[in-house]
Amino acid sequence: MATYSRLPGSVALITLQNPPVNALSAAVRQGIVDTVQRALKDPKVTSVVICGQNGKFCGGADIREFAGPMLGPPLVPMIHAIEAVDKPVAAAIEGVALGGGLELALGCHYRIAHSKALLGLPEVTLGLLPGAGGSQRLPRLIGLTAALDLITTGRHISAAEALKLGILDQVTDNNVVDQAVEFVRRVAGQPLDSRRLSTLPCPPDVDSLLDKAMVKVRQRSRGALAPVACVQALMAAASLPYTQGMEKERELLTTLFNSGQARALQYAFFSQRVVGKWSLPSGASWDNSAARPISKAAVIGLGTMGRGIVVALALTGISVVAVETQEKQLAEASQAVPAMLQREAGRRGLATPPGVISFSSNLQDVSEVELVIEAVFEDMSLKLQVFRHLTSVCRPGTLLCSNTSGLDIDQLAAVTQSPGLVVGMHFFAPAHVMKLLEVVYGPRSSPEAVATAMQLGKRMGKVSVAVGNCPGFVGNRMLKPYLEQANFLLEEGATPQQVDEALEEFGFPMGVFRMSDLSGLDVGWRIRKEAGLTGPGVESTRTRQGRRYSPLPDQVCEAGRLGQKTGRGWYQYDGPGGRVARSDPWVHIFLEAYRAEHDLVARSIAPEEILERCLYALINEGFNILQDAMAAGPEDIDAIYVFGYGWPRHHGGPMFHAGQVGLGRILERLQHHHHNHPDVPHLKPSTLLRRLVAVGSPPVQKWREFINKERVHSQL
Ligand SMILES: CCCCCCC[C@H](O)CC(=O)SCCNC(=O)CCNC(=O)[C@H](O)C(C)(C)COP(=O)([O-])OP(=O)([O-])OC[C@H]1O[C@@H](n2cnc3c(N)ncnc32)[C@H](O)[C@@H]1OP(=O)([O-])[O-]
Ligand SMILES: NC(=O)c1ccc[n+]([C@@H]2O[C@H](COP(=O)([O-])OP(=O)(O)OC[C@H]3O[C@@H](n4cnc5c(N)ncnc54)[C@H](O)[C@@H]3O)[C@@H](O)[C@H]2O)c1
Repeated sequence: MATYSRLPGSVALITLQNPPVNALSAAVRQGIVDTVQRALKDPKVTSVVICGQNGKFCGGADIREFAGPMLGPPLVPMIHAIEAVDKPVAAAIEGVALGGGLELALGCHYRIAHSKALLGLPEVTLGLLPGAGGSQRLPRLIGLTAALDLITTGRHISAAEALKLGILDQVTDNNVVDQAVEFVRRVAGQPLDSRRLSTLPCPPDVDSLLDKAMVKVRQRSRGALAPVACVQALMAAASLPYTQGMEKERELLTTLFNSGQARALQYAFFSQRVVGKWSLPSGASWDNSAARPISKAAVIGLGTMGRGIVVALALTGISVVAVETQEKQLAEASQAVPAMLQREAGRRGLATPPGVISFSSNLQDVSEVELVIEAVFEDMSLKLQVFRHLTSVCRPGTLLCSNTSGLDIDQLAAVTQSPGLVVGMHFFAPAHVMKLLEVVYGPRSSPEAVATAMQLGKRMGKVSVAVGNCPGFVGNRMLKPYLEQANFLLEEGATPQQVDEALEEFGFPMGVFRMSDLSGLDVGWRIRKEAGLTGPGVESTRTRQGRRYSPLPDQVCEAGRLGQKTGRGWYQYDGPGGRVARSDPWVHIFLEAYRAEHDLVARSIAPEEILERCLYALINEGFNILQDAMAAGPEDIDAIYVFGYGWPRHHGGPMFHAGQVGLGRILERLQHHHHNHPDVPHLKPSTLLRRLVAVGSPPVQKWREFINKERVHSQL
């Protein structure tokens, strides 16, 4: 709703009230319509200020309402009515003015903001465009170039930047409502025509800026519809009168609304928030477990991961003891880490990085910290040695965390004095940039340890997801069948390019082989060697532990091709460290020789089969993970894949995608592929998937409840 009050003198104050972000629900829109009418009719009122309750102007349209029929007064005529008022109307912006919130402010004649406010049109991130006149009013106010940037990226900008761009009329450090009231009193009686943005001309697109932008956006968006529609809306603003521009805006918005992509992106928005409300099978959860404050931490091992973790902690204001035993690595890290920190702090607009880092080669130096993150090589015996050492050096009560990619957290906990204080904190490379953090709880991890790691992740700006302790946890466990299928497809006749192109066409920033070359092929090779999978073995080369196995990636590594770092892998590069992947005749000859050696007849494989085999195998493992209670719900898996594995956000995440494709279809295709490849257990449909199909394929939002019920009745 919205409340109305008349301040002493002649200013009407309209306050939006819909906690927590004053989203423009039907009740708020009705409240605005009614109160604006009241201000218009009140002869004693000469000007109006619109503000939001509890220090937040408005977070935009109420996204929850998008799922059902739109009720209440529509936004567009409501904003037009405000713009048409013949008394000055100012938006007093505190906290946020996002999406429809900023569009409401653009309909006001003046905009005054607090210096800490954030403004933006983030609709594109929800699969939409600013559909309440934002795509038509903003370019009229700040020009096409700046509007294009804000609308196609959806980025939030500071009040200072908004003032510079001309979106705001005034920025204040004081009470913004008081300032706005003073402002409108001052301008009362002045002509308003030039303040009505819809009546101003839009600058024409003289340099074909928008055509160029369209080409770029199409390349960058990898199948996402909204960025393209945003540019089309701006093209309409630049070339059509306002009314026709608005018609185009509505037409484009309707198309987007009806697309699966908007539903996927809105689901992704809510899943990001759902995972923050974590719960463990033990009943411990975000609202009944207290986190400890952390101000001093240590990182052990300053390789690729350790360096990024130190930077991420220091950016949060935590003092970090950074320990590395190799002299050369320590010397390199003590040069590289401060430079990384400075760069990242600059990128985030911080003059000086808040945290203090001290470097050491001595594990004894971590004795005073409250939390340790171990990031030494992925080697269980080494990690056990480090954990034994840590438990004897650290104060009782210190949280001991491991950045392992998939080793058993419980085994590490077992060698410490307080197993309850051991959790996994699985970062993703580069650790100071990537948004995902898997917080791995073992059977003995205490709720306090989980809560502390989850909160620390949040402080570092990560999307933290609590996951159970199983080999590979959630993300890497699902990656295994995906990679496996990609290798099998090569054996059967596909090329790395064909597999990568199919996945990139789907929306991944990089296909599986380009990604493997980037990460380094030796990472997986080392893990497979440790698991005893490589080499001659007792079974045939293409069978391990009774299942189909592809030695192709091992043989590529044996040929000294470790990916970008050696300039050769599944592709060739200009040299070691090269970035541009080019098809390599060596790989094609190698694949032909391999197929000949194993009597495999290459067949032509359609992109649809590539997608089904890779994605459905990954999705099937997701169902197994839910069945094993290693993830609390599908949202957790989807957030992991969107934020850590480049799953295209406009497909929501693997589990959401399964729902969109249709669970019956996924089941039928898995059965088909498993029938053709009975020696590939990952293609065998999971019991949970079968159960969901049997009960009529409920929507993804209902799975959590279904799984819990099935568990109670021991069906899973
Ligand atoms: C025919 C139709 C015509 C339509 C016309 C189109 C209009 C327009 O162009 C479209 C839009 O405005 S699209 C909208 C464009 N706007 C945006 O994209 C802004 C989206 N919001 C944000 O980016 C962040 O929430 C803030 C930065 C506002 C606050 O961040 P923070 O302080 O870290 O807090 P937090 O944890 O993030 O959120 C707290 C709680 O609020 C909830 N909630 C939040 N916004 C909501 C909304 N709009 N709605 C509903 N709920 C919303 C959130 O789910 C959470 O709920 P929970 O139950 O407690 O979990
Ligand atoms: N590289 C990735 O993409 C990635 C992603 C997520 C998790 N991880 C995990 O993070 C951990 C580290 O991986 P990385 O890629 O940073 O490895 P890395 O080889 O780059 O670095 C490991 C560092 O640990 C140091 N080290 C070894 N023993 C030590 C000890 N006893 N005390 C202090 N330092 C010691 C090494 O000298 C080396 O500098 C592994 O468990 C790995 O599985 C890696």
